[in-house]
Amino acid sequence: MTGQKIDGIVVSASVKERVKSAVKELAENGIIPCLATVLVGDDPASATYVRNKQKACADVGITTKDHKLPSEFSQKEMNSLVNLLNNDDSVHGILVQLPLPGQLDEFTTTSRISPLKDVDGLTPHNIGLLTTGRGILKPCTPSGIMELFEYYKIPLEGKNVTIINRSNLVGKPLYNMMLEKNATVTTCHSKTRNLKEYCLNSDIIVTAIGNRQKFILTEDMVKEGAVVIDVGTARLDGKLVGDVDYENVIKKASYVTPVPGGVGPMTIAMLLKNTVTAASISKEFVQSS
Ligand SMILES: Nc1nc(=O)c2c([nH]1)NC[C@@H]1CN(c3ccc(C(=O)N[C@@H](CCC(=O)O)C(=O)O)cc3)C=[N+]21
Repeated sequence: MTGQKIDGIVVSASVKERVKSAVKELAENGIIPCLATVLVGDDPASATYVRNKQKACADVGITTKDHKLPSEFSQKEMNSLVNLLNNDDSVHGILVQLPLPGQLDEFTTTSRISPLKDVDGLTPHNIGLLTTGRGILKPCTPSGIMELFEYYKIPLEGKNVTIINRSNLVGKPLYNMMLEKNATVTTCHSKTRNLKEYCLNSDIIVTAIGNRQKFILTEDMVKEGAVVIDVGTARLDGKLVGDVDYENVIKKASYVTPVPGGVGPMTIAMLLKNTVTAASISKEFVQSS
């Protein structure tokens, strides 16, 4: 029996529909949700991601303010820009595209963002809320993964989950979200011994490496009937590929996300959702409603 594709395009479309109606409701209260995007430098991949995010905003009626900065933008200048956006009542969400060039520290930068405008869920405040099960603005990629589990009605309670990633943007927040759903979660990384054993013991595997030279999740690492979520993105001969040997793994798994068309579109959909949430908890909204 072959497994089922988890379709991130279908699920992200349904999230976007919900966001669209929420935007309409906000408009009735005089609020047009606005996302400020901050892009430093001229990496073409980052520029494309930001453009895709802006386009998705336009699709659902969220406005964007585009901030493109030169690659030598200083930390001091960045701090002033974040302050400015924090104090601008017409801006509801702030997205600083990562990675940042070397002279800019990611934590210094993201931790300055007002927790109420932190649509990536990266500030200490929002990380703290998430780890105590009270998260409101949560990182987009893990939220998107949780949305896929909900849509396909895949239960998490009591399941063994292996997450191959320990980043602040993906692995750590996903660990907390899945723990909240009563899964037994293991985080694996480059120093983990016997990764294959963890994978074979798992009902659910989430992989986010993005380097095919270093790692490919092959079917011999997957238990019969397991659910496999592929967050990896890499270019192979100009083509976008994930971490998973999809064609072979799907023969053994119950569900697999493809790349492209899996987690990627969900990440963008959840950014839209977070921006609407941020607009709903903004000072102007609280005052006008
Ligand atoms: N502050 C910040 N927040 C982020 O959420 C963030 C970031 N920085 N830096 C980079 C990563 C990467 N990321 C993706 C978003 C969408 C797709 C996506 O839509 N992918 C499409 C394909 C796109 C293509 O063809 O290139 C898909 O998988 O179907 C991928 C990757 C968000 N990130």
